[in-house]
Amino acid sequence: MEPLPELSPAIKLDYLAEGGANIVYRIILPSTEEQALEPQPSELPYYGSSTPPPTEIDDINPDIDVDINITSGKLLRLRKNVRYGLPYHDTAHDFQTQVRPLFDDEELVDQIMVRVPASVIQRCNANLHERERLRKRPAIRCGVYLAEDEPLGMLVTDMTTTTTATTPSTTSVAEVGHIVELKPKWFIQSPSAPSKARRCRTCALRDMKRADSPPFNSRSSTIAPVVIPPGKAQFCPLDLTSSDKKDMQRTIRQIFPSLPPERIDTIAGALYQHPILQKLLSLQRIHNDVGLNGPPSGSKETSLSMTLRDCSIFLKIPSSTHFSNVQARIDIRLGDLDLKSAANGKAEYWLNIEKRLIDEGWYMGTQASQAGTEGECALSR
Ligand SMILES: O=P(O)(O)O[C@@H]1[C@@H](OP(=O)(O)O)[C@H](OP(=O)(O)O)[C@H](O)[C@H](OP(=O)(O)O)[C@H]1OP(=O)(O)O
Ligand SMILES: Nc1ncnc2c1ncn2[C@@H]1O[C@H](COP(=O)(O)OP(=O)(O)OP(=O)(O)O)[C@@H](O)[C@H]1O
Repeated sequence: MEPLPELSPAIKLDYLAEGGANIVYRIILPSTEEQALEPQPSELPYYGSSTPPPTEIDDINPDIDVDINITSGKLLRLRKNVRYGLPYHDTAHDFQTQVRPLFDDEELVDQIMVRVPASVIQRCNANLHERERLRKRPAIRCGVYLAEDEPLGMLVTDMTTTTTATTPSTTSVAEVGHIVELKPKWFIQSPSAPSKARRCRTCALRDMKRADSPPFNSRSSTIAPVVIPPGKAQFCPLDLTSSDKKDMQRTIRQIFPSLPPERIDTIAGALYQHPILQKLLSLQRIHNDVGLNGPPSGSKETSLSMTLRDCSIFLKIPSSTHFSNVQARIDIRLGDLDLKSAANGKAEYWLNIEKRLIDEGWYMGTQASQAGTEGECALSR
């Protein structure tokens, strides 16, 4: 096996966004530095609460000697120190052996492993503390930092608005447009849900989590309209694979309520019956060892099934001023397909969720708080 490329300790990074388990950074090459410091014309509100605007990491030597052929058009994804996290070495192995074979190259956000000097991680962590002090980190992500014992990082296809085409001598902005990201979640009902369920797995769990969380549980017996936390849009995944285009349009409007109608149409038109959604649907059908019907808890098959139900779909939309047929040029890829680990209590957590959804009536929509969400799920219409 070839040795992995190593990033320079002097690499300059720019915090872009984070999820529960990873943080994603822009890589600033000397010639792109000026441009990268400017907020890009992305649809930032669409990222939700976990994606504040880019901010520079200070105090880094700009003497960059990273291989720009490797980092060009890529973001750097680094692992957080979280309970369910696996070392990237295992994540990369699982991805290559179990996830990648399921997809074609153009369907996926690519992943390349690189070595990351410990000093880079330490600097990023210092910057995260500083961001917290300045309230520039999403509140729900505070207190968790990068794993300092993780020697690897992941270069992932940059799906953000501006792709920089970089050659050793020149840098140019190749394309400016918009990025849209959404989590499609469960396209099919859980195999252990009651047969007459009025909520799919995603809608049932959303109702349950909402009632569990403080702002909602105090009024769980009312049918008052519910306030949706940013980034947790209320939509039914079954509508994303519906044969009725109107379902797709309504769903995209629900996910991105502040978008102008023409952009809703563009996104809905691009996604409607898109082969990637159909592929994900059929993969979820094949890998359906979930709910109470899964194999023994902790099996790799359940991990794959759950991974296919928690990935993200990215749409990179070119600017309409540059291209006449925008829809045809939208790049749609799946990301965040790291194989989940069922270890450290996760398998039990999944089982427990399913038991609660069944036993407490969330699938049937019989909880008092669910009166307010009737009609949201395709199964309740
Ligand atoms: O439990 P779910 O279905 O709500 O999904 C969790 C996600 O919540 P969301 O659907 O985005 O509200 C959750 O997303 P957030 O961190 O809440 O943005 C994670 O993706 C979590 O997976 P992991 O523990 O990081 O491996 C996800 O957990 P699992 O897919 O492992 O159950
Ligand atoms: N390839 C990409 N191009 C553009 N933005 C990206 C890319 N990958 C991730 N991001 C941004 O970074 C955020 C966090 O990344 P990622 O999904 O890898 O985190 P995570 O911790 O694995 O998420 P989760 O909470 O779902 O487990 C994403 O929500 C997205 O906004």
